[in-house]
Amino acid sequence: MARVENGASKPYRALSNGDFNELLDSVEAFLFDCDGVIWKGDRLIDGVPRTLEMLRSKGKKIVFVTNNSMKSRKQYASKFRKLGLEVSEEEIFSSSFAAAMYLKLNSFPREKKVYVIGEEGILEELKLAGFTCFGGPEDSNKSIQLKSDFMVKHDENVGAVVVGIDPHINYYKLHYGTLCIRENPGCLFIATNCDAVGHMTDTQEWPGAGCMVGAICGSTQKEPVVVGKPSTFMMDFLVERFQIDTMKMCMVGDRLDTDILFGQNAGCNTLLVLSGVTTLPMLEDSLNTIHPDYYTSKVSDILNFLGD
Ligand SMILES: O=C(CO)[C@H](O)[C@H](O)COP(=O)(O)O
Repeated sequence: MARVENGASKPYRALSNGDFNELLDSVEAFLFDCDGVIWKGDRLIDGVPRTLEMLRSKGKKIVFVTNNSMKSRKQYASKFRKLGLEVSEEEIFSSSFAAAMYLKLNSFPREKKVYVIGEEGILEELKLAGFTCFGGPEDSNKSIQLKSDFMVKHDENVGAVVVGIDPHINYYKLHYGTLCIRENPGCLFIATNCDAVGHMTDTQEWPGAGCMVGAICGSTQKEPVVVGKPSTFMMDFLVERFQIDTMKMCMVGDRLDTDILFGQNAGCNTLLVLSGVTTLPMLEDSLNTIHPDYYTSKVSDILNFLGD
């Protein structure tokens, strides 16, 4: 397919045999997004195991970078195993892990607590990092009553509210998080990510963490610190862990404003796959300014370039 020029922004093109072989020569690590790239919910996308195997056989480092905060790194490793892929915790960088690392790097006081709007993955990472946290699934059945003798008392020791995707979001959680941010002096507001939608199952796209984060922005009139893609916060861990120059990395993702931007912000090569939330018309839309270096329909397309 011909090279496409789009306004003043970067040119991009459909990945060709030559492009892929150039990438193979210059890239030491392939960074894969998960939802919409590796899997959709609990279903692997066609050809993923063979593709990863091929890249490993060529000596490439494989890393997974996901904005989905529902699981911890340990829980993701077990999901990979269940799907027949041998992946270690060290190869997984999730936004749940990033939230815990953000607090750790910023010396969040151990005597303070963290309130979580999100799933178990965030709580597990926070506990692993030594923080006291609560909320999440345990607040999923709580409700409020809008009447004069009812009020929710919040813990004044909460020094951070972490918001991630929460399929069991409710008014109680929104109220509690809002109280902490508005009334506890200096309370941090951390978002695992702000994705609009995602392939959390193979049936359809679902509202992403951006929906929960947006609700708290609305009630607090504050903007969060975002630790997931496109912020390069996780990249610093990756670089330190693997000691690979970002120019020798290729970020493979299905979302322009998270995956591709993350790769570009860090100086990586970027490959957009159309197996997730971005369609070709969306990529080619004249209003879209985020362009990957290359695009292809799904990760296993690269097997064709090896005559596999
Ligand atoms: O909002 C989301 C979950 O919080 C996402 O849209 C999504 O699931 C992110 O996952 P990935 O980075 O693996 O595509």
